[in-house]
Amino acid sequence: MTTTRTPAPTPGSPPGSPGTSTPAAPAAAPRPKAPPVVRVRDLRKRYGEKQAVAGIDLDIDPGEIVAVLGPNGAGKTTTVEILEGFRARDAGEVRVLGEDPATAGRGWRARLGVVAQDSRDQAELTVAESVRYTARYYPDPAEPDEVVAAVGLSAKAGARARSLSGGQRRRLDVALGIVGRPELLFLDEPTTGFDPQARRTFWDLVNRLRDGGTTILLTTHDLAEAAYLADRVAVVRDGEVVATGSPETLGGAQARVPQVSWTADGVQRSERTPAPTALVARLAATAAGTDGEITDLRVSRPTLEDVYLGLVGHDPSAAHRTEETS
Ligand SMILES: Nc1ncnc2c1ncn2[C@@H]1O[C@H](COP(=O)(O)OP(=O)(O)OP(=O)(O)O)[C@@H](O)[C@H]1O
Repeated sequence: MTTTRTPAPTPGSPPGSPGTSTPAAPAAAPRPKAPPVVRVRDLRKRYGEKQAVAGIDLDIDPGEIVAVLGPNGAGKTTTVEILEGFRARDAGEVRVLGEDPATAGRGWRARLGVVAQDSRDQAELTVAESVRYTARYYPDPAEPDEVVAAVGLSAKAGARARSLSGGQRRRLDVALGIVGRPELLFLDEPTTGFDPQARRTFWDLVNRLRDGGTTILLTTHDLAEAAYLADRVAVVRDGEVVATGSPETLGGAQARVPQVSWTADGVQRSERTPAPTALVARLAATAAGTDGEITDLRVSRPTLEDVYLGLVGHDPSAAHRTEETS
């Protein structure tokens, strides 16, 4: 990440020329916003007849975790590979760490970390050897043993990569992706095959990387992962970004209306309402004549998964059929 240093004032030399009155200090100018780490405008890529990427716009600010979500074939991998400099684009403007990936050199590449879907470890090397070997490609790598510990593989440091379980191999992939201390880290479905505990440990690691200033572009089909990690999500469908926002606000208020469900006269009912408390009070008043309980009462807000499914064309009413109260 680019850090801007402001020259320290020279001791004993206040502002203003000697012998002149010192002008009043100007009001502090607003700090200029740091340029985005990733800037994409109208990105396009076609494979034969297939328009895989059809005009994507995306900005990622320094220190952000942005999750790119979308169904299979939406164009996520193609987009990420263009940002990584591994694939040529047909059209559009792309800046990654201030450079065009199509022409950027080795120095630029050393500032990126890539955890791709396909494992790239050296099967015959041990975990520790593999991380040490990869570290040599970077000008300012992290301490390899610390990286092995950070991904929870210390106990396997002497094991050959080919002997690791699927989840352990994935952790090794992550170790190889971060050992160069990247400014921008691409994580492509990083926790596929992780058990729940390993997944949570990995999320903690990603949060620590973000706290250390690493900017992260995450692609995942795991909506819980996106909700937990991402500052912002971008939903891609048919090669275009159809929505961006925080996991809490994506889709806008309309997509976030709470749902009250209950059972009355043996029939399951539900209603979406922006005022669930009032509805529950109404139901409680009705139930007061019986035993006072509202059977199977549940108040829920749409999850990120519900909102996502609505955005990519799945009919949410199939899952949450709304009925009017009688
Ligand atoms: N090398 C290629 N040659 C031809 N078509 C391709 C190629 N790579 C991808 N495609 C097509 O482009 C479209 C976008 O693919 P892409 O891999 O970018 O999607 P994705 O969103 O990453 O999907 P997934 O979630 O399955 O990884 C798909 O229809 C895919 O079949």
